[in-house]
Amino acid sequence: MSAATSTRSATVAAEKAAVSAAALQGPAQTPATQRLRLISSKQLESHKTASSLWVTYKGNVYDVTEFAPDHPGGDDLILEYAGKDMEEIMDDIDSHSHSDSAYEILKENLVGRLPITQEEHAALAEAENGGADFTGKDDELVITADFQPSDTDLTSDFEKHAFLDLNKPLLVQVWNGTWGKEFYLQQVHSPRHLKESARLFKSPFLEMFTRTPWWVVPLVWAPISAALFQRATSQFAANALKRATATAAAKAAASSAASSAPSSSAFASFRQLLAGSGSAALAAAKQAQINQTQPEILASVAPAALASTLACFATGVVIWTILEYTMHRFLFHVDEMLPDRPFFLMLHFLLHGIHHYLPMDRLRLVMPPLLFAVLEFPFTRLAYALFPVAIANGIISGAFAMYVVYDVMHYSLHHHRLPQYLREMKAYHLAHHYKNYEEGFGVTSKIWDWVFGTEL
Ligand code: HEM
Repeated sequence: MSAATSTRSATVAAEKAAVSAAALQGPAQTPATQRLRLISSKQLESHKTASSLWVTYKGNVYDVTEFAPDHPGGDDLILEYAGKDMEEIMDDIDSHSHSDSAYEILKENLVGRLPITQEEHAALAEAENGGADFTGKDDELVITADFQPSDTDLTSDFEKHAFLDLNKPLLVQVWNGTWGKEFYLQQVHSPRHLKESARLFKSPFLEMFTRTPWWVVPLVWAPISAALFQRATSQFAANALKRATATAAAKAAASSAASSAPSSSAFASFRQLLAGSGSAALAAAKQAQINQTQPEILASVAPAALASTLACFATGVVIWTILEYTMHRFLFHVDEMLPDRPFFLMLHFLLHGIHHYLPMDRLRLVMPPLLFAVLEFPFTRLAYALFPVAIANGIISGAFAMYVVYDVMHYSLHHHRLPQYLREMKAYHLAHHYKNYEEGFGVTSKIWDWVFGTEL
């Protein structure tokens, strides 16, 4: 190859590299509009091994863990740059003139960007130290029942944290978010406060389903609980009535048998033959005796049925308190086991994340009926599978009634001035939001936090 040809091909290669590299945007000059997860140098440091390998290029951070073993030049070349900037070597045509597909691979593995402005550096440092804005975890914070958070400045919040723009529908932003789980959890547990309810969807129709005023909960679930209570009571009464009627019938049969005591079976057959309708008369006599005792039976089964239903109802109330704790701790705060995928982050956000992100949003404080219907379904099925229907109905009635108490109380803890016990629970619950979201899961009481060692 002549010198001229090699110079020309080197120039062409250099231009190609420049074009390919240009396809990869470095950090934008307006960081707030480029919604990329901010990554600190400390975070970068923790991804420098073959099992978690991050590199940077033009200020962006790429996770090349999966690609490295397939690198045509060998994984050792990439490992050398673990946690470091590769701009020089990637674009160095003397080392290797990387094709467009090399830059494409980088693009597919983008995880975030390094901070540029002083504010971004400061925000990251604050986040790492659990600083002032990040009140979701702040041991120093003193929470009283009069705690009143101040409103968030929407524009500067977005500029500073590059998380969600509260001026725009939130759900699509969570879905498109390029930040990872760690950053999402940190941000979502840092409460923001708006005057109005935040918007989840652009479509007013969809938006309607995401807003639930507190009174919807008693309106929907209290009648269902009452109907189940009534049904359990009548089922208990019907069962008791059946048993008592059977006993009365047995007694009636025994007494009529004694009065007509046949001396021999041949004699009985002869009497019945003479009477013609002997068996019908016997049945009528039996029924008359049962009817005579019916009001007595009813009077005795009604209080017993009520007592049985009340016992099941009380069991349901206790079961709800356990469910309240376990669902809050292990489902709503499934944080550690949550897969680091947009779909799961979005589910987390819908289920409970939004409540921690905007804890005072009045229309996102109680569960929409549809959500509760989905959550309760497996538990009520289980109750019907395990217990006779009357017992199951009584238990479910108690659990639903306590759920209504829980959700209305939850709303009040956030928004009302309350009497003594509730004031204490208010400070306790707000501490779960603003002090340590990994403890204090009980809302109606601290009992299960105390039992399982998560008391705040
Ligand atoms: C994570 C960043 C990297 C990516 C995504 C990447 C990607 C690729 C790809 C796709 C190829 C195949 C040929 C091509 O398409 O250009 C390649 C080849 C090569 N790369 Fe990289 N590369 C990276 C980092 C590096 C580094 C840091 C070096 C260090 C010098 C390097 C050196 C080479 C060499 C020498 C070849 C040619 C191998 C051969 O054909 O025998 N690469 N790279």
